[in-house]
Amino acid sequence: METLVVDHPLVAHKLTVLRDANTDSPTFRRLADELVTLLAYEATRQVRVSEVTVQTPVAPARGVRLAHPHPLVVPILRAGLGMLDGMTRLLPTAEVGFLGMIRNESTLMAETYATRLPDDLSGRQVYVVDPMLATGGTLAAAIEFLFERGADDVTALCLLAAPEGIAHLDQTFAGSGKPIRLVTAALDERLNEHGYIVPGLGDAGDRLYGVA
Ligand SMILES: O=P(O)(O)OC[C@H]1O[C@H](OP(=O)(O)OP(=O)(O)O)[C@H](O)[C@@H]1O
Ligand SMILES: O=c1cc[nH]c(=O)[nH]1
Ligand SMILES: [Mg+2]
Repeated sequence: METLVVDHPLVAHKLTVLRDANTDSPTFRRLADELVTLLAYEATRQVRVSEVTVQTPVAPARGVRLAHPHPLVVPILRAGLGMLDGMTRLLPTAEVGFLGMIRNESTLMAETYATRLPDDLSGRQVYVVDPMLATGGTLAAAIEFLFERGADDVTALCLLAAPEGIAHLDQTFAGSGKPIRLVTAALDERLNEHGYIVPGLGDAGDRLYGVA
């Protein structure tokens, strides 16, 4: 898997405030939104475009527009919803599909409780958004779902990633022959005994939306 850790002082600054346990939910939501916009700028470098010519007030100008079919953005509920607006601000014509997944905190296995995706994803570029890549179980299950529907090009945007999660995705999709990219604001040290990212930022869903 191609992994890009976005190295930029503004990303590092916003992430530091996001990590701080004293940061309240409204500030956390705003920072997650701002961060995803910065990550999306990098994550969409390979978005497909087609050439067009427009008429300026002066002369014809050659340029590009997003190619059809337009990209699909898939937030993984619940925490991924905190990254959706930032993505669609950059990709306003993207379609949006939804995956509802929750990690069982005893087994650390991902369970799927909702799916709302187009039936046929062949030829689509898909951007999956979820703030946390911990064991990788959730993202691996999400990508398998997208591949089953025909997706052949998947980019995941995560605010934080753990080495264990990246290794899990590498193992799971080693022979798939399909491109998978990960764009993240930081690669943290490790997981703790509860499967939480260290130093991490705690439970992203709870910090965005409260304890459910
Ligand atoms: O890599 P993993 O070990 O699978 O863990 C990561 C998952 O855990 C969090 O979601 P959570 O299950 O807490 O659901 P929530 O978004 O509803 O809070 C996070 O947003 C990821 O989806
Ligand atoms: O550190 C972690 C791990 C999984 N899910 C979270 O929200 N945080
Ligand atoms: Mg959670």
